[in-house]
Amino acid sequence: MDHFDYRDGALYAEDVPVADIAERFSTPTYVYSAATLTRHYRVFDEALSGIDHEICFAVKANGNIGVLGLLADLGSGFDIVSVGELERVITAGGDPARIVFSGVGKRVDEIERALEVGIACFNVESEAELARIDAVAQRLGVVAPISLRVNPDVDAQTHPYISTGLKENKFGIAIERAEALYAEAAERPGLFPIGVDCHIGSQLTTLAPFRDAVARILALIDRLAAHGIELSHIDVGGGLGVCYRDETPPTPAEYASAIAEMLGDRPLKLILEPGRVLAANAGILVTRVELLKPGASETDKHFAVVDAAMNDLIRPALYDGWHRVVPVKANAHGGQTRAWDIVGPICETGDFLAQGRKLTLAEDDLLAVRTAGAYGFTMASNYNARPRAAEVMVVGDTMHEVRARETLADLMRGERRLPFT
Ligand SMILES: Cc1ncc(COP(=O)(O)O)c(C=O)c1O
Ligand SMILES: N[C@@H](CCCC[NH3+])C(=O)O
Repeated sequence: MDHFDYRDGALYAEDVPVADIAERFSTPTYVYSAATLTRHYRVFDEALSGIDHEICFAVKANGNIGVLGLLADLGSGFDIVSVGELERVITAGGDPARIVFSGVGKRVDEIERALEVGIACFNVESEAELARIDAVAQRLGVVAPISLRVNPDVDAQTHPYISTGLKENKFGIAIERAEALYAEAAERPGLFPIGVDCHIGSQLTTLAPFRDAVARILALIDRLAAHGIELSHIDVGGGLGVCYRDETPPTPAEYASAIAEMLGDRPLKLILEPGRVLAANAGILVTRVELLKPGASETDKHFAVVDAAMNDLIRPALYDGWHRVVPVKANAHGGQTRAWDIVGPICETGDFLAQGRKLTLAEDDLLAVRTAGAYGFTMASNYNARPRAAEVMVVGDTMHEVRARETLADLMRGERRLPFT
C-alpha cells in the first residue's frame, strides 16, 4: 500500500494534489511520501520483531537527505558504498555506529573516514581490500570491525545487470576461499572479524535464491565456529523485489520469517540491507507532456514527448525497467487516445520512460511515473546538459522541497575555458 491515490479524478500524494506540486516546483520533479516510507520501514521492522536485527537502508536506492533523515529518525541503520554516501548519512543525522560499508573498490581515504567516525562494519570484498583495511587501521592505531562479503554462487534469477551473487560477478569473495581468509583476518592486528555478509542481487521475486544463499552462509558460519572463529552477525544484504507491473514478490513478512526460521537458535544478529522494497513505491516522477507526435496511421508509432528523460530515470533504458505511467488528472485537456511511447527530449533512441501505453493525452498534461522512489534520482545524470530534477517530500498536507532543482549555473560550476588564442 502506498499513499498516491486518486480523489475525484486527481492524483494525490498523501493529502496534496500532485498538480499543485508541479505548479509550485515545476517539472520534472520527484515526489516522495513520508507516510509510505514510514509504513514500509515499520512493516519490515515489525516482521523482524522477534529477532535481534538491524535494518541498514541501502543508500544507493535513494540518498536524498530528507529521505535518509526520516529513516534515521525511525531508527534505521544504513548500507553505504562510498564516502559520499557516508557524509550524506551523517548530514542526515544517521548514527555512524549503525553503518555498514559495502563495495568492491573502497579507497584509502574512504576507509580512513569510516574508521574515524566509527562505522559498525566493513563488508570486505577481496583479499587485497583485507590487507588495505588492516594497513589503514594499524596506521591509525585502531581495529576495524569486518565481515567478508561472500559470494555464494547462486543464481538470483533477475536481470543480469543486477545479479551479483554468481561466481562470474565481480562482487565478494568465493565461498571456498572464505575460511582461509577469515583465518588470515583473525591474525591481522588491524582487523576484527565480527560477521559475514552476502548480497546476491536486486529485484528478486522469489524466496528460493535467498534460501540457497543463507543456507550456504550458515554452513560457512558453522564451519568457522568449529575452527574457533565465532561471528556475531549475518548480513543477508538487500534484494527483495517490488511490484512494478505484475510481479508478486514475497512480502517483507514472508521474507523475514523465511530467514529467521533458517537462523534457528544461533546467537546471531541479523543485518539486512533493503533498498528498493523500502523506497521504490514511496516515490513518483512527475513530468509534463511537451508535445505530441502521433503517427500517420493507427499502426505507426505515436510519441508523447515529455520533459523527463533517461537522465532523470534510466531504468527503462538500462534494464528494460517497466514503470506504470498514469495521468495526474485524467483527460485534463481532452486529447488523443493512442498507444503512446512516452519519450524524453534526449538524443538517444533508448530515451523512453514507457512504450505503447494507452492514454488520452494532450500538450501540457501532467503524468506520474510510478514506483520511481528507488534508483530514480540516485542514478540521474546531466546528460544533454539537463539539470537534475527537484525532489519534494510530502508529509500529510504539506510539501517540502528536499532538494532544489539544479540550475544551469550549477551545471557549469568549476569548469573553465582555457585561454587558447
Ligand atoms: C551490497 C548491496 N546491498 C544492498 C543493496 C540493495 O538492494 P535492493 O535495493 O535490491 O534491496 C544492493 C543493491 O543491489 C547492494 O549492492
Ligand atoms: N539500479 C538497479 C539496482 C541496482 C542494485 C545495486 N546493487 C535498478 O534500478 O534496478
